[in-house]
Amino acid sequence: MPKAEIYILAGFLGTGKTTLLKELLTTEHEEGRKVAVLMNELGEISIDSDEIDDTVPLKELLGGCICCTLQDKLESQLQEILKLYQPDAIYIETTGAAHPVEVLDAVLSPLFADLIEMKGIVTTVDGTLWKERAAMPPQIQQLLLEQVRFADLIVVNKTDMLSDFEQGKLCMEIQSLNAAAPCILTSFSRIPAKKIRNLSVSAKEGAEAAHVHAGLGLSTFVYRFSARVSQSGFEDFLRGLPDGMFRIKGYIHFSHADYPDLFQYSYGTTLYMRECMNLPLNLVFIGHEIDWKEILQKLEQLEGRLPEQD
Ligand SMILES: Nc1nc2c(ncn2[C@@H]2O[C@H](COP(=O)(O)OP(=O)(O)OP(=O)(O)O)[C@@H](O)[C@H]2O)c(=O)[nH]1
Repeated sequence: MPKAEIYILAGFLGTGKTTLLKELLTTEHEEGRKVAVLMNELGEISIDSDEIDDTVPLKELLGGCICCTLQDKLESQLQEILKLYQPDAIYIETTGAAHPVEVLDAVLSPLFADLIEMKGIVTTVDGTLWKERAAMPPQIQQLLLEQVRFADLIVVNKTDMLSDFEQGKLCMEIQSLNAAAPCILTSFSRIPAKKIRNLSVSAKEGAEAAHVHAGLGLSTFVYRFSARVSQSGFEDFLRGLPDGMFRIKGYIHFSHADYPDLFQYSYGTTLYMRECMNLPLNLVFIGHEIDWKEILQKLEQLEGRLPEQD
């Protein structure tokens, strides 16, 4: 079964995410692809959902942010979308307050990580707001920077309200923060569809692709264990992790245990919780500038598929 492509639409409040989503859905319809939308809103009522065509399967996550309070709900809704509609693509519109790393983390559930292909984070930037950002509280300024820094594609929007000089300056500032992501200057979120289709943050074909992309911002990798492994060997593996590894989560079956453990790793802290049934042994990784080929090799060694290196 082909994997469902996942696109995350990030960007601060009012920057043009819904406008972009509508543009993208129009193109998807013209191309006859099956798509679904997951809309996250901080408030209890979604205004943006009303703007989406009734024919598009849409799930709402209201009253919080998927990167903090609504993680479990997100998981069940994504699973339902995958099961009911088997879409070619799922667009997730985040709240303006969402942090890109946390959103990736929330979306990549080890339960269905092998059914989806994470295509990337598209961040919309409001050119007029960006110009004035120094007047905003420091936490908001930081969030705006991180949304740009970890994007795979940056849509600098509302250029109709900026002079040519301001557009040039803005573009240079954005590129100095994230030189790897293409930056498109536009108004009303109009972007060529192929720009978004070409995205890829997932490691494909045994981590080769991600290896090539190392250095292009955040990337993700899913490893599926086919055997039990030694816990001490796994802990050795953790001790050798590179600095840019932000997050690992998933199920791992240790040689001494009856059932797998749910394993969580977050910025160096680890947690194990024994499960009481068998679960897919997927381990999901999220990192920055990681050589996934090396990680793959180490995990294969751990499983005893390859001889240990001295
Ligand atoms: N002038 C101008 N207005 C724009 C442009 N793009 C979007 N808008 C308007 O800006 C407002 C916010 O756009 P949305 O697409 O709803 O932004 P959003 O990021 O989804 O907003 P939230 O869901 O509140 O975070 C709407 O009134 C849009 O019509 C643009 O390029 N130029």
